[in-house]
Amino acid sequence: MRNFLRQVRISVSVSALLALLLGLALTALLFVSVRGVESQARADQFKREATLRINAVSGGLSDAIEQLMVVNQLFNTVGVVSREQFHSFTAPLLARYPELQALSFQRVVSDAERPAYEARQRRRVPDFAITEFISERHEPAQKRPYYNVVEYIEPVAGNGIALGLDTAALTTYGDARSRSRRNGRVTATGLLSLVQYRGFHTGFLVLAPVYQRQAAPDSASPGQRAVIGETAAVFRVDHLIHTLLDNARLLDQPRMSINIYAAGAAQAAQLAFSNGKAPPPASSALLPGWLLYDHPAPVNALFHVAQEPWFIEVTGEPRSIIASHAGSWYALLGGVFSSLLAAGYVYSLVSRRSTIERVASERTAALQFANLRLTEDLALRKRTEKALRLREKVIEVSANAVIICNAQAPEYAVEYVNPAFEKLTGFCAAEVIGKSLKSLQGDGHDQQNIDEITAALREQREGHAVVRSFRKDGSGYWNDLFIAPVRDDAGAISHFVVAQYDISAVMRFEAELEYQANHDVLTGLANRHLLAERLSSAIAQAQRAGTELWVVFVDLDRFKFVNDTLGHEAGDAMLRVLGGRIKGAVDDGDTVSRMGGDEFVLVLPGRPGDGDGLRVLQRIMDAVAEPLRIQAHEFFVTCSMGVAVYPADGDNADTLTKHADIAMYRAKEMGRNTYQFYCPEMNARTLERLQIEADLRHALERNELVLHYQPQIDVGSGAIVGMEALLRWEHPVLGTVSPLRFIALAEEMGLIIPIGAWVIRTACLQNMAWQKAGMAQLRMAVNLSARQFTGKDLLQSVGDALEESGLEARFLELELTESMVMSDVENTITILRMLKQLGVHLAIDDFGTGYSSLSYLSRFPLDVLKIDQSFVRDIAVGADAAAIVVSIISLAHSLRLKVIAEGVETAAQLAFLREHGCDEVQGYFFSRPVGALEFESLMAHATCTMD
Ligand SMILES: Nc1nc2c(ncn2[C@@H]2O[C@H](COP(=O)(O)O[C@H]3[C@@H](O)[C@H](n4cnc5c(=O)[nH]c(N)nc54)O[C@@H]3COP(=O)(O)O)[C@@H](O)[C@H]2O)c(=O)[nH]1
Repeated sequence: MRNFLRQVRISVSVSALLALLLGLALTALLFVSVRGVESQARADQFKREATLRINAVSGGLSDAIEQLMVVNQLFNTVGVVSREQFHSFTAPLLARYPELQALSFQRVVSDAERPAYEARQRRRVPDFAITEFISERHEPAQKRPYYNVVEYIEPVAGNGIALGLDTAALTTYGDARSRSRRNGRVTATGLLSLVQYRGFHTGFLVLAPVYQRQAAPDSASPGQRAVIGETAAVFRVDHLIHTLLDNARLLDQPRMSINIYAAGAAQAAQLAFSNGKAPPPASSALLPGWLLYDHPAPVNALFHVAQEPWFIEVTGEPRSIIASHAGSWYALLGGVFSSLLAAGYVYSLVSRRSTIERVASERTAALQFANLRLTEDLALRKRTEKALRLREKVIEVSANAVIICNAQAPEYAVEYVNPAFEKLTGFCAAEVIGKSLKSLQGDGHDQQNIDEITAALREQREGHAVVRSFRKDGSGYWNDLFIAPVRDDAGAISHFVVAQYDISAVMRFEAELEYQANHDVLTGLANRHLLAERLSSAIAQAQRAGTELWVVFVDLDRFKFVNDTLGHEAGDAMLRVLGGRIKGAVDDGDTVSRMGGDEFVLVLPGRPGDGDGLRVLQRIMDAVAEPLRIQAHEFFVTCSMGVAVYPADGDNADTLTKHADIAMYRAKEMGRNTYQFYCPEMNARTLERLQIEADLRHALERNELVLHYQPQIDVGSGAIVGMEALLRWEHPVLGTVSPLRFIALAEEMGLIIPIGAWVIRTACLQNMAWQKAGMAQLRMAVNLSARQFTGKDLLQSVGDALEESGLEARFLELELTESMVMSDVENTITILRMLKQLGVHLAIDDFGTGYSSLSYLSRFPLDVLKIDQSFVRDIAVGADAAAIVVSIISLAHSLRLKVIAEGVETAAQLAFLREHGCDEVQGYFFSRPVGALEFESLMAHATCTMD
């Protein structure tokens, strides 16, 4: 609106301005036109006035010269004119033309006639003589052939000085005399200084020849006729012209200047008359002259005075246009005033129009606005309708069931159900519309949460509940039910909208999550979390009841073997089966949980005495010991159990579990497949284990690790051909600690990598030292642990050890277990090949205890198979073991592998092995593993008896 008003104001101002400019332009045009007319009128007037003056001057001069002609006519008619006659004739003429200075007769006198002539004239004029002016003085004329003597001159007063003057001597006559005589006409001289006024006044003479009468036939040309003299009229030129103009009253014009030249052009030297001031410069510093002054063009004219050209210039004085152009000024002022009036009128007119337009446009805008509002209202209504339709459609296509029922209690009759409801429940709309809302929930089912919905309906408010609902076919689903009142336009609750969400899947998922959070995924038994809950609850209950509570820690024996040999899948299968068996062995109300690995913790609450509890333990052992078939292999697994009793062995879950664990270890130490009840002494052993853990970290840096060496003997020659390096820990408190007690621990703690590297390096250095010392060149076997074998540093540490020691690689043999090489065959092949490229020997240790695929075995780049000492031990007592040993020897040889039997303790064992082609033997029968010095001594006295 503000813009609009501003535009209106601008258009009004522009219109008024245009009107003003147009008016001013017309005014200027009018002003210029009027001024042009005025200027022209003034120019015309000036021209007229100038012409008047020119005519007055030229006419006056002609009249004056006419007088000379009259006098001349006298002489030419009368012939001899006496002085008196001349006087009387010229007197009236001079009276009538006072502007005539003088009229004279000049006679031609020859020098011969001079004396007579002068004498004759003295008779009438006593001092008469022919004279001339010499140096401003009147002197007798010098002798010349002819003289032109002023004989008569009238009026004498003022002019008498000229009587007798020889005008022939005057140069000022110029050639006027000769021209006059030649053409016989009145001829004027140029301007000359009049002697009468001693040169103070300028004048001119007009000469007319006087001819000898009798000798002058009229037919003769003037030049041929005899001249006796001239009549002359003397004019004081300024006086003459002034008189002419004054008489005509033409000198009262002060703004006009008149310059008359006795020549054909404006020559300053011939200025005969001048009147009036010269015009001022018609310009100003700021404005051009034409704008300020009216400057009439000078009027010039050329006229003849007695045959001589005269020039007259009449110049008008520039007049200020303010003075000279009243009309144009009136026109200008009037025009400006009119323009202003017109502009004002236009302004008011346009303003009015603008106001009208503004009002009109405001009203139009208001109308448009109203129209817009109307359009918007319509659009809004359309949008609302569209939105309603959209919502209807949304409800129609909604994946969630929607019911609309009226708010009339107690029926709350259903008025609408959407297709999702039909799909969810199996009821079609026609089956439920008009029915009570309650009927949709069915009867006879557990509806404890429905009370919230019933209350919401009763109290006419929103409600929400998760209820169990039932389909038409009777199947149930979890229903997340929302109910909300719907108000009509008057604000009264007319309906309820019920939204149903089938959250069965969510409920299942939640149940699943809860299950997973509390159960072991592999076995389905309770996990640590649920165990903690159950145990705490059982302790609290036992505390309240004052009863005992058993916590049993179960660990499977030889599970690691199965897991390592058959792989994790087989291990998992075993755990699942055994977990189920344990679960089946306990009573309802007992808790069986899996802690991870092959460890299970049981909570047996309310056991009144040893009897019942011990029976449960036995049932568990029996169940676990049942033969187990996995991947076509039959296993016989046992378990070791530790029992902690509440409240005697602890009053909280952690203590009881820990003590049960300690007791389980004790059972293991007792030879496995048994159970042990916790007793406080067991803590000491556990503490020792913890101590070992702590000290092991520093064993290497404290140089507490040493290698013992056990010789390997060639069965054929009885010579020591190799040795096995076996690790020992010289513990400062515990003494020599067996690797059986700390290797597994070192694996768990990750210390096996640096410890293993140390073993390889030390073994290589020792072997090389011995070789350098001159001992026989022997093969040094070194045990690798599983973690060491798969570790990325193995090749490096082997290579470094060989390089550092300088030992040839063929004198180093690396022992791997079956389980190590079989767990990941392809990776094993890669590692073995790289080791083989170094040149070392590779042996499979403890062969026969695990599961080896022959096809894989043939792919491994091996050198040696070591028969496990358990088979060697039983050679003499069990046919199976002997058969196994024979098979292994045969197998190894078929694979072109050397066979070493370890754990040989008796001659019988040696004999058996020799009989069946075993290549090398190792065992207490020959030597226990011994320190380096002892081994040197052993070598020095080596005389092995093979019998
Ligand atoms: N990863 C590593 N493992 C090692 C290392 N040093 C040893 N070990 C392994 O520890 C296990 C126990 O070894 P150890 O207590 O040294 O027992 C060895 C021999 O002393 C023992 N042996 C030898 N001869 C006899 C015998 O006639 N009777 C009998 N009862 N025992 C005997 O056998 C063990 C040798 O076993 P093996 O390696 O299978 O040849 C053991 O598994 C070692 O491997 C090490 O540095 N790293």
